[in-house]
Amino acid sequence: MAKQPIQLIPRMTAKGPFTVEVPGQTPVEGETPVRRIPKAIPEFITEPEAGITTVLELVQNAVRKYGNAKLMGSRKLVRTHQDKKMIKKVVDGEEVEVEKSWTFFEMSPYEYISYTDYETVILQLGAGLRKVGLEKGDRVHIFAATSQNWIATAHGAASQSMPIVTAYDTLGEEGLRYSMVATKAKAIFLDPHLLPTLTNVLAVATAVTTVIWNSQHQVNQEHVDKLKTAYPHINILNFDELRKLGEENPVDIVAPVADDLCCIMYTSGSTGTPKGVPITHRSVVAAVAGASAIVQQFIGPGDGLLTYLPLAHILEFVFEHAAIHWGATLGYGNPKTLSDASVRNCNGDIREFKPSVLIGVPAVWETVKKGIIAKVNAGSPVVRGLFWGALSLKEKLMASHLPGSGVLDAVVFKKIKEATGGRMRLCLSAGGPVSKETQKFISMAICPMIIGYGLTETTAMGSLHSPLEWTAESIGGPTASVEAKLVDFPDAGYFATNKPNPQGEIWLRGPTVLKEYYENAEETAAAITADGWFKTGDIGEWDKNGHLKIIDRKKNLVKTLNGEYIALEKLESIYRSAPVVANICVYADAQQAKPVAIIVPAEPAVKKLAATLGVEGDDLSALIHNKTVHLAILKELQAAGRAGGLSGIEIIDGVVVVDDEWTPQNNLVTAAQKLNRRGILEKYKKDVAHAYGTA
Ligand SMILES: Nc1ncnc2c1ncn2[C@@H]1O[C@H](COP(=O)(O)OP(=O)(O)OP(=O)(O)O)[C@@H](O)[C@H]1O
Repeated sequence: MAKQPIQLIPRMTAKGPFTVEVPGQTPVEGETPVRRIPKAIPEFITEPEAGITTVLELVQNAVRKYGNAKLMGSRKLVRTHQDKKMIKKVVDGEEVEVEKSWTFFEMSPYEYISYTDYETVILQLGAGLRKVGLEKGDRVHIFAATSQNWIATAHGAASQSMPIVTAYDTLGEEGLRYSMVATKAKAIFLDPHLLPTLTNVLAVATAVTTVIWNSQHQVNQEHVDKLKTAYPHINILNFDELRKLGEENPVDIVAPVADDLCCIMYTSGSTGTPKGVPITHRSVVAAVAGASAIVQQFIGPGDGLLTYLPLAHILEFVFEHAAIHWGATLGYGNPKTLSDASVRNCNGDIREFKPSVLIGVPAVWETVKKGIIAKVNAGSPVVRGLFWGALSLKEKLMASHLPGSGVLDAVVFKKIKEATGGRMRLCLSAGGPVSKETQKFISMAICPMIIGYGLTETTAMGSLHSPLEWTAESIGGPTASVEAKLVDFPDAGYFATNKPNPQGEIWLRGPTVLKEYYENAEETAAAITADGWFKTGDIGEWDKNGHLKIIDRKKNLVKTLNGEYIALEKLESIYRSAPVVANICVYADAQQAKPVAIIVPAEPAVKKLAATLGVEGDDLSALIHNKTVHLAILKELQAAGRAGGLSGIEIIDGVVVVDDEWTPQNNLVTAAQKLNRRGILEKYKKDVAHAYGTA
């Protein structure tokens, strides 16, 4: 398929409606008619290309088509640099000096592997797994950060019909134990620094016979020895040794079929204990097919896709498979080394790899946006004026379909585009709600940002914008392998009959949708209907273009004191636009009339705010404890809420400004950067009571 250029100007050029009612339906009370995109009528598109029914076939088809082209590249760690500095911190109201150290990474340039050589590697890995005693159907656990060896291990396993089980590398011992015992994995591939976490778990995960550590990283030999001593019967080797074993002991491929299990993946756990989702080969290829029908015409050989989100999350897993199918080049990066800020003597991954397509979860885009704003604001008043003037002019030109935005791109936005490598053509935000302002900002300043929506249970399918249908008002139409309807949620007043737009819980059905949870009959019964509909728990609306729009999640609707519902995620996406916010969790106590916000502050914005208030000092921790600054932060948030159209009961009553960052490591966000609401609330319980004035 010839690659179409993407219009670099974000704008809806295609004419809606983009979805249609599936013909021949009998109306059901309390539900909207079922809708699909026209391409999915009369049949869903289930194969990305005729004959591709499994992940292995997808990879081998790409190898035949793209042969010696670069498939993927990685960087090696050359050395780390440590910087130490004394900083002031307020602990229990007292100012103390503490030592803080920063680590900077020095990375090598990217080294690439071709499609053809990759196939050789994965077949050898598959043979290696056979040599260490695994058979068709045996499960291979993957407990590691995203890397080339992660996906190669998954494909090696697929070449012998062995399903993988994924676990986030940020998972602690308890989470790992749970998934390893439940799935009875026989082998585990992991990053070497996680060996100590594994060692204790092996006492109960007794099915494990082989441990493979990722040789892209340094190992601590003591960790290996400890494991060997504790479990002499377990075979421990590294990725390279496994590949070599396979090279020396080749075996035939044992090809999986479409309905075989490809993977057991756990939901990210933002709303409770993660649930296991069995994903078949059919679902993965149908997901690639569904997304390809919308965006493949724009992405292909020559495109570079930076890959750094966790592969244990369905979004990244499907995205990487799609990229392989499209003949693109994957550049593996790490959240720690993406930007130039945390590396030494080299470029960050973005500027080194120069991606043309970038996918991120909303938290990533917020950081990118705030980084750009901080840089612009640090410039002279002329630079600032030019930037903001150009941004609003570009929006106006686009809205009225007038030419001229190309000049603005060439003159004003060039530097910003260069900071992302200068090749960017398309951004995708998915995995959670991104604010309209951020979507527009990135779309104007860098390149069009489209939105994807999906869940682990639906193999990341749900909806996806075509770049031709760009808008900041919706999340696009269903992809070509899924259909959607909205079902009444009377408690909160969402009805299919609502005017002007029908509203309700989004239900999805199609070949990418799970049939059942892994060994969890109760959750299965609650979430999946007899005729195959999956109840997403997300509240949506059909807009006039036939696009979906997410209004909230059922689990994040809170009924407050006066009986009205507050939609936490909607509020967060609006308050997040306040410059002082780096991250935010809105909390609404059912015993109170209004919500409060807990925020991680954006340092440059807080400093700027303090300066305008005449508050002296350079230490963030001291500034956020200053009463004047605190009050100004609250006011800024309330103003953002009003500007975003929130009603009186949605305007926050208080704010908790915290000192810590929220990371998957401290368990305040999940590995997919979603808020762990319970964890956050537990940690800041006292401060929240204070913000409500009930302490
Ligand atoms: N573009 C989007 N806009 C708004 N919300 C989105 C978008 N994409 C995904 N989501 C949210 O993410 C959810 C799916 O997330 P995922 O499958 O990663 O599990 P989780 O919800 O994080 O985990 P758990 O179910 O364990 O809490 C969707 O139900 C939806 O609420």
